[in-house]
Amino acid sequence: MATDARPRLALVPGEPAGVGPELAIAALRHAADAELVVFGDGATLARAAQTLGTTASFHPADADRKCLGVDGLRLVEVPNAVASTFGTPDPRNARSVVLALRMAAEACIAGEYDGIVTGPVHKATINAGGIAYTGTTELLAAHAGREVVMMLANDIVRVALATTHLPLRAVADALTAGRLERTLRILHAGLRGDFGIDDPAIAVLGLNPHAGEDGHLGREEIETIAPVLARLRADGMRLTGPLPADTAFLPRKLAEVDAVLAMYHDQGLPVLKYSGFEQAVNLTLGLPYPRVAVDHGTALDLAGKGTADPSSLIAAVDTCARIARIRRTRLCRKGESDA
Ligand SMILES: NC(=O)C1=CN([C@@H]2O[C@H](COP(=O)(O)OP(=O)(O)OC[C@H]3O[C@@H](n4cnc5c(N)ncnc54)[C@H](O)[C@@H]3O)[C@@H](O)[C@H]2O)C=CC1
Ligand SMILES: NCC(=O)COP(=O)(O)O
Repeated sequence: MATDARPRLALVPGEPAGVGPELAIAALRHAADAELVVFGDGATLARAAQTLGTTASFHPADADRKCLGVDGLRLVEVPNAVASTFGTPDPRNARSVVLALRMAAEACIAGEYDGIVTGPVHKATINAGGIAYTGTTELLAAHAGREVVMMLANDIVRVALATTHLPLRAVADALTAGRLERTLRILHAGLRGDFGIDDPAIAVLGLNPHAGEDGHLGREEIETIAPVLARLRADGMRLTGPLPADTAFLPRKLAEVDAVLAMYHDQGLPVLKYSGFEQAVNLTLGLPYPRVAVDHGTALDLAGKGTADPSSLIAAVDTCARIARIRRTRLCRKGESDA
């Protein structure tokens, strides 16, 4: 990307029967500081546009950009197997949903795009379609061969997760010292690199009630979490914890930190979503390119009605564009200092 060019982002709407396609149309109409190219099924997007009382005519992504008018939406066609019905996901379309994500990831790694913005997918439908899938975070991590961290953020709080889409029964076993240390290092680097926080303060939650109550309510805090924090503090990281999760999100405590690391999905995300559902976004830290998603799901109850709120997808576009610019500036500076 040239230093003055707008970031070029791949926008993947997600499950065709959900609200993703209509939110993608709304995001394309938003004046973003980015060039957006949709990876998805053109017919679905055209029907989604109708639900918003508008039309969408797409140009192939490799068309001469100078020919595009303001309505010249750009598309990498990833056709669905069957026409989708809003509100009713069809497992036969699982392959194209996942293919669109993979193609966008491939294009980023090839340097053709500066980042990926994703709408919601329906995890159960992808699995019903015969594709083992726990989340796009995990899919992109495996594709890039990187360990990553999921972090959701709004103006009030940033919440990262030490484990993501795991049954609760498996969480304690997954919380090894190695995993926790790598998670904190990726989170720390992401806050520094993508958010410009030079010396981030991170609050780390315990796993058990009252952070284990000195070992009387569980020993993970004593045996795993505290030793990792001690090691990383010795490396200079500003970490508090392990903290009792029930009070760690009090506003005066949040004011002292840049992010909270929760041990599992539903320890951290309900607080984040309660504090501001509409503008929150979901980031994947640790990938070679920025990936930002909506914080919400497919909202099948609203799909095709044109009433779903596009704020999270618009915030995701803006966040991804901002991070793409930060990364580009860093690369340019590095190039200059290496020269
Ligand atoms: N980024 C992603 O791909 C995510 C995908 N999901 C998937 O979505 C599916 C459905 O998940 P649910 O738990 O039902 O959560 P959901 O977020 O789809 O719906 C929960 C509630 O929030 C409302 N809602 C969601 N998005 C909205 C929007 N943009 N505007 C207004 N209201 C909105 C819905 O109408 C519903 O009442 C699941 O398969 C889940 O795995 C869930 C979270 C994130
Ligand atoms: N709750 C967040 C979520 O499910 C989104 O995960 P992912 O599909 O972005 O990995």
